Amino acid sequence: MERWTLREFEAAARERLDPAHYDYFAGGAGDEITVRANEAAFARLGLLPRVLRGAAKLQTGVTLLGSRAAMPVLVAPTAFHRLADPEGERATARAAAAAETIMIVSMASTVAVGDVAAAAPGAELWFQLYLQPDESFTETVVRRAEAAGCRALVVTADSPVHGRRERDLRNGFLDLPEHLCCENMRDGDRVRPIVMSPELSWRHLDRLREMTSLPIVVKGVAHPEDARIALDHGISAIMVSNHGGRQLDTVPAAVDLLPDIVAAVGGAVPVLLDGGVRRGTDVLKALALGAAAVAVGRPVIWGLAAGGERGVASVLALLRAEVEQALTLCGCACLADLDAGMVRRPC
Ligand SMILES: Cc1cc2nc3c(=O)[nH]c(=O)nc-3n(C[C@H](O)[C@H](O)[C@H](O)COP(=O)(O)O)c2cc1C
Ligand SMILES: O=C(O)C(=O)c1ccccc1
Repeated sequence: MERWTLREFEAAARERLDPAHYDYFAGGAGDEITVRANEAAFARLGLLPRVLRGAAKLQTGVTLLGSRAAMPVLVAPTAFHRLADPEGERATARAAAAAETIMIVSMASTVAVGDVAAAAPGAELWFQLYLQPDESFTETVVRRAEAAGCRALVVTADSPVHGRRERDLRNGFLDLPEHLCCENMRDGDRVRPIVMSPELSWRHLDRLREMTSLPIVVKGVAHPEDARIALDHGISAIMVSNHGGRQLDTVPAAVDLLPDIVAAVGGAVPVLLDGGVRRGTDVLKALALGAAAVAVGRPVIWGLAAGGERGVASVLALLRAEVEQALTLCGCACLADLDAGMVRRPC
């Protein structure tokens, strides 16, 4: 069956997934106010197209920290892909490679990052990291990501503890089934838990900076002051994110956080965004407001659950086609033609 929108992929995924797993992927923290706000905020923004600008051949590629992507839509790091498809992150990475975009592999992947890379030759991979209080184990994982050929490290900073996911509590979904584990966390005979620690600080990030020459992206920045502090610590990009509404509930929508962070960063490093991107027009709004690119989390999971590698490829192709059409309708030939004057709030 042909699917025309991301919403249809979600419906197909919901039919196929174990209901507790669907809830894990779809849900968020508390009352899920932020989950809903992320999508609703995009819907509230209007786009003002420009006309008769003689836009020539369309160009949608971006280069981020030396990695090339054919479109400004990346695969956000999400955990546990093997709950959605037996090939798991291997399938996602192959689809990302076919779409010529960057996949950010989660530290909580159910296929080891080295095996993800081996399964998808030509894929541009970045690696998402939760800094561990045991810094020597953080280093072990960083070396695994480097050995796999990952080109950047994305440090998730919005998780000093796990968010309170009430759907998971209700469903009793607390851990992966027996046959799956977080493969990157293997340590000899055991698999370590991913530790979330409120004691982590910028000092830990400084030590990561000394540990590796890979560019570091800080993910989960909401406050403009934190964006400024991040610049002082030599980071290479900032990712505006509220973790898809899965950590602190009632954080404003990601796209509503964006303008103040773009202003605080002042062009010093690229600003990325995730949360609620479901349409090509959402991508354009974020870019017009100053994002260098966006990432999608749940839509990739829905593609994977609905149709494995082909499902993810379809989701990414759909987004790309929507970006191209919306860009043309806006009178733009390239992403740089977008500017904040083309976004009106609220519509
Ligand atoms: C099921 C699921 C698992 C996630 N796992 C991770 C993770 O392991 N690491 C991380 O930094 N973010 C994780 N995230 C957050 C995503 O990277 C991203 O911020 C969020 O999904 C973006 O919102 P969207 O789903 O509306 O696109 C996860 C999100 C979901 C939905
Ligand atoms: O579910 C999540 O959002 C997430 O970030 C996570 C973190 C650690 C382990 C599993 C999932």
